[in-house]
Amino acid sequence: MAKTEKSRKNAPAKSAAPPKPEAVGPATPDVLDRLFEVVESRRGTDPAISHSARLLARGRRKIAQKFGEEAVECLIEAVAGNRDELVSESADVLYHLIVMWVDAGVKPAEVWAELLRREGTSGVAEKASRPRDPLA
Ligand SMILES: N=c1c2ncn([C@@H]3O[C@H](COP(=O)(O)OP(=O)(O)OP(=O)(O)O)[C@@H](O)[C@H]3O)c2ncn1[C@@H]1O[C@H](COP(=O)(O)O)[C@@H](O)[C@H]1O
Repeated sequence: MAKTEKSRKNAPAKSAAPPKPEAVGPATPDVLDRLFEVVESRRGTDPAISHSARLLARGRRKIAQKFGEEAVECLIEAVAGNRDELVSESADVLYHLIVMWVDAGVKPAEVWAELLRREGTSGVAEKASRPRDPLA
């Protein structure tokens, strides 16, 4: 969401009936699991009252486009040194990544398992361990 637009925390409440209050827990990685559950629960619901439903209904290409847009907005804020905006855009990127997971049928636990598998292995060592491409 570009800096010129209101950040989500200032976004006006949706005009339709307020969504049911989601469980609010501690701001830990669990927040991503909870967010996934909420976004997944929005699939097929009324796009007029759920942004996730609207995005999922618009399909994979649009979901990917929005993820890309948010990622670019994130890097723009990082390069500009706008720390607060980077925090906000990072949340947008994570939200749109989770919408992409829901669309693709990826579960958060699969991503957490991959990150755990990588723990303790330096990126330098990982890259050096790849089989050499004889044609490279
Ligand atoms: N974390 C978010 C979140 N981050 C960003 N956004 C929305 O993403 C939209 C980004 O605005 P853009 O104009 O870039 O996107 P757009 O409207 O698709 O733009 P166009 O291309 O259509 O012009 C805004 O409406 C933001 O409010 C989010 N919407 C929802 N969530 C979470 O998802 C939950 C479910 O939301 P609903 O599906 O709306 O009930 C919420 O409780 C939140 O926890």
